[in-house]
Amino acid sequence: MPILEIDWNDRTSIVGAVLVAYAVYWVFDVVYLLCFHPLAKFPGPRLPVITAWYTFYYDVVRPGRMMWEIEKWHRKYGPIIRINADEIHIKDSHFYETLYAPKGRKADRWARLSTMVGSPESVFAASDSKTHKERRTPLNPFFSRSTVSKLEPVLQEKVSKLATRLKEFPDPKGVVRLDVAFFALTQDVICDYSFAKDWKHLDHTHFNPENKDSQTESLESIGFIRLFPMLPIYLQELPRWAAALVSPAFAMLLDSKLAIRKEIIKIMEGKVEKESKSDRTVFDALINSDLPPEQKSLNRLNADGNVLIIAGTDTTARALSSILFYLLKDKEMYAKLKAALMEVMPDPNNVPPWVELEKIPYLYGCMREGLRLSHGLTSRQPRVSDQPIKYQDWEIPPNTPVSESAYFVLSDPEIFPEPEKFIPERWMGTAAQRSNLERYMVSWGKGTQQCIGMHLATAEIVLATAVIVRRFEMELYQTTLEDVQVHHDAFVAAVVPWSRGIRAVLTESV
Ligand code: HEM
Repeated sequence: MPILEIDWNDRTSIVGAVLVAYAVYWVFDVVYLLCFHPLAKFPGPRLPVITAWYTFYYDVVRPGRMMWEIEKWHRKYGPIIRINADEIHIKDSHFYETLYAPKGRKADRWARLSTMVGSPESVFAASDSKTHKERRTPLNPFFSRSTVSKLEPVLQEKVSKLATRLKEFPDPKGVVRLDVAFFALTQDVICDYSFAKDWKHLDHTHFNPENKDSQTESLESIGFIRLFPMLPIYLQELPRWAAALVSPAFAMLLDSKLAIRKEIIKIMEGKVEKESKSDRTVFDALINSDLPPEQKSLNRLNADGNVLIIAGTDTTARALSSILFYLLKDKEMYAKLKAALMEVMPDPNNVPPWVELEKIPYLYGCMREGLRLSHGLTSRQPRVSDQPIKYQDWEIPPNTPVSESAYFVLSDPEIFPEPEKFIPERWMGTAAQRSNLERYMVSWGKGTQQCIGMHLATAEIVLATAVIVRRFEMELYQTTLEDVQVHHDAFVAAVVPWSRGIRAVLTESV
């Protein structure tokens, strides 16, 4: 007698048969995932392996909290764990470099997640190493240390504008949102450098908080996007009114992508009215170079433009805001940095080049601690290798996405004792001690996909910190640790949702 007899004329019978077939498939799938899958032997919780709903809960329902679940699992299961059906996560600071900057094997981005940034033709979205190299090589010269030094006049002009604007800040109580002010600075800098265009966020009455908040808000959906990585690509095709229905922040982000496209078209058509002190911008040099035409298509350049503007803004602004927060929280530190700056900047309007400022040991320590504690990108960045990866006694099969979250390295108490504390002095030891710490300073990532903007970001951080601390006295205004500490992962580090920003009252200026 057949186990299941289907009456094809009876809808209930057909539905029943489909459900039974699905249940049988599910049971087989679970058995496969737990017992026969190439990752079956790896330790870790079993529920997230058999159902994506677990991840959905910690990525979407409790947005961005997955990183803390991963931390909890590591405490229970050890340094190497399977975090879902496909991915391995490692928590071992000494292995970070081997994973991300290996010798003799590939460490490609995982193609499934590379579309997450919504610009599939960008350098950030290039998964295989050949495509990545093709896209990255022409950009490299614009972000070297020496090129960033040539950009000094642009950086000095923007930082000086920030100081002037702070001095005349219109809020009657003198309360300024430093996070917004720094966001305006870093976005104006990268737009100038990219297109010789002044987007004038620094000229905005309150530094344009809507601009910052729209980017922050749109990144909050990243947990959902991690589960459906093609979504941003489809959503971008929506008309503006429909995008605004999805989310006003998302619509603003689309506006900014459109504005970037318009700038690139103007450069392509030779119709740029230069508003910059720099004589060479990223995009006019790329367009006028002898790159193959497919590298210079509007869509390709637009994709890199989007990534440069988004990647170059929030991370750097967050590092700056963190530095100011920790310095203002501890008045002695603020005074110590000011005293060091007085020596090299007796005239506050005569600002030395950033490479000179970076040599001030205490300022260097503040910059490193700000970068470390602001945590830049919190999203795990899986790498895929065509060969097995050896870790302790484990052999991870080829083509498995493996990640190590930079957050755990940057807060490893064995490397950075009392990791939650801002201690500039930890970067002021002997050359050997410093170089040991630098090895674990993974804020920029490691390997061929390491942050291209690290020298630019360093220059902005050093210059802006020096000018603000030298010229101003201020008090924190209703701002506490929860306004800076990482609360969840929104691709970039995100603070508590009820934060009202990093606010300060300006009390004195020179
Ligand atoms: C404090 C500031 C910054 C931090 C912490 C930071 C962090 C990072 C990290 C960790 C990566 C590597 C991601 C991976 O491993 O897959 C990265 C890549 C990247 N960053 Fe940054 N970044 C910062 C500033 C900037 C700036 C100012 C720019 C602007 C030029 C920029 C542009 C990029 C680009 C284009 C990539 C992709 C590089 C590639 O795929 O080859 N970043 N960033």
